[in-house]
Parts: sequence; C-alpha cells; structure tokens
Amino acid sequence: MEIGQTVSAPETKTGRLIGTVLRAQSGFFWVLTEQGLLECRLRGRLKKERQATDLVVIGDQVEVVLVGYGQGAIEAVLPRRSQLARRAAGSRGAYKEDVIVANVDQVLLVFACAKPEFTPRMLDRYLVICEHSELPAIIVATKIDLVGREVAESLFRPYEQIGYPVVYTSIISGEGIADLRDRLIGKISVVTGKSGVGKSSLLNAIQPGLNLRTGEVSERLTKGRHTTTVAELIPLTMPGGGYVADTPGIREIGLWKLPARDLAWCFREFRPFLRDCYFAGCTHLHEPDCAVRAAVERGEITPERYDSYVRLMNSDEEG
Ligand SMILES: Nc1nc2c(ncn2[C@@H]2O[C@H](COP(=O)(O)OP(=O)(O)OP(=O)(O)O)[C@@H](O)[C@H]2O)c(=O)[nH]1
Ligand SMILES: [Zn+2]
Repeated sequence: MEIGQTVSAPETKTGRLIGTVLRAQSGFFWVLTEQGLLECRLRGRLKKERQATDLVVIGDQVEVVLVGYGQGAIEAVLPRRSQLARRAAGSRGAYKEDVIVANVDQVLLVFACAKPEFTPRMLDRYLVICEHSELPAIIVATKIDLVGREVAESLFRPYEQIGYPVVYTSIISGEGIADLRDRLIGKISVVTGKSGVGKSSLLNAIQPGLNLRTGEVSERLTKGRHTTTVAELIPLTMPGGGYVADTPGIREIGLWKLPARDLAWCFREFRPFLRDCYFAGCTHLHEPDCAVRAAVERGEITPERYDSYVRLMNSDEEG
C-alpha cells in the first residue's frame, strides 16, 4: 500500500497492526503499516517499561492500535535484530547506549577513489564500528571513472582480500549502480561517508529523488544552535522494497576507546592469530612472541591495517 494512504474509521476495530517506524520526532512516530502511514504516540505504559534513550527508534517494528484517522498508539516494540548505537557519556562516568537505528541489515561505507582522496584510516575506523556493532559492511567505491578500474581495484583490493564486499561505482559510466540497487532490496541500510564522496549522487542514480538531506539539515540547524537532526527511514519504491536510513549515520558515532582484546577482534583478519600470542593479554603493540605482529612480518596482515590498529590503540579518543 502507498505511503500517505490513511485508514478509514471502521477498520479501527480490526485490532493490532505491525509496522515499521520511519520517523521519530518530539514524541510522534510515523509508522508504516499495511494500512498506510500512521502518526502514532506511545502508550504511557510503554514509556515506563523502556529506557528513555531508546524507547522507540527508526527501524523498530512496533505493534500499533488505530485510534483515529491515520492515527495510532504504539502498544509494544518487537525485539530488535540489530542496532546501530552511539555510546554516550551517562551518569557517574558510565556509558549509556543511544540507539540511532534499529534492525539495521547493513552499513554502506561510501568512499571516493579520488576527489576527495581515499582515506583508508577512516575506512578502518568505520569498519571497526561495524564489526563492534556486528553489522555487515559493504564498501562502496565511488567515482571510479576518475582513476580507472585498475587503480580503483588496487585501492580497495586489500579489503576484498579480508572478506569485505566492495562495489565499484560511477554515476558517469553507470557501473555498479544495478549491483548496489540489488543489494538494497528488502533491507534496512545505513549509508555513511564523508561529504563530497558522492552519496547523494549514488542514491539518486539508484532511485531518482532518493536523497539524504542530513548534511543540509544539520548545517541549517547548527548555525548558532544545537543540531536537532531528524533521523528518518526512506522507503525504496523498487520491487522488494527496503529502506535507506537518513541519519548522521556512523559519522557522528566517533570511536570510543575499546580494550585491546575488543579492538583486535574488530580487525577481522587478526582473528585467526589472536589465540597464538605468548601473553594472554597481548596488546599486539610491543610484547614478545606476538602472533599478530608475526603475521604482519609474514605479509598475512597488511602493514597499513596494522598501522590503523596501532593508531586506534594509541588514540585517546573517548565517547
Ligand atoms: N566523476 C564523478 N563525479 C561524481 C560521481 N559521483 C558524484 N560525483 C560528484 O561529486 C560531487 C559530490 O557528490 P554528492 O553526491 O553531492 O556527494 P555527497 O556524498 O552526497 O556529499 P554531502 O551531501 O556533502 O554529504 C558532485 O559534484 C558530484 O557530481 C562519480 O561517480 N564520478
Ligand atoms: Zn599479540
């Protein structure tokens, strides 16, 4: 059923509907159900039961009861399959999790081959966030027309070799667009990448009019104020559907400091070696008989990836 279509009053007797939360703002939720898009509020009981920070977020599957024309009340939230969360400083120095999107199926990490220059360090940071959140990552290499396929592949081959899917795209030649479109079908995808890499161009090529306005919105709102970016799921109109999350995505998550054991695990090609270090608590920085460093020496882990690990271990970044 089309979005925006509302429900007629007699159907309010049919009971509960299951829907997907597309937008959450100031206590109102837009829920897409098989009976159309409903504007919903939360039942008071639900507010008491759940933590304030992640009461209901975009991507959540919810049970809704119709309460009027195009209006509903959220009665329950179904268990989440996955989530993308930001770790924020909570009370008494503890961390609390701020869920940004629920039921994320995959994260598209968009990087240009050139203009702006490819930054593997940043890709590695994003991959750590995906691994830590246990979300599948798809690397999207854009603007391959600027450097040619061969150079593009040489930039991203190390990532393919450690098992990440890479989609090579150009909106000029049209390469990779159909492949990417297929990968979005029926899924909730978070799209992230720094300004200018070609996210909007790409999404527009996939579905005309599909645009992430996050950059524009936050820019407009941040002038002298606090950002109140509205996160939103944008439905795909192609057969099979799917959603693209229009959120600050993982750009704003930053990277909290992870203990060595967790960080090393987030570098997926390190995993086969992690039990073979001499010291159980090896940080893989300077201990003798370190299996990770031995793997770097043998060329089984690239020096660049290892360097990213070292930088993240040594960074003081918190929260
Ligand atoms: N040559 C070439 N240029 C591209 C390609 N894709 C995007 N561009 C150009 O790159 C510039 C930035 O593209 P956008 O789609 O606006 O990038 P964005 O990632 O959405 O940027 P923000 O909205 O700032 O986050 C534009 O001038 C595009 O025309 C491509 O495949 N090849
Ligand atoms: Zn080690």
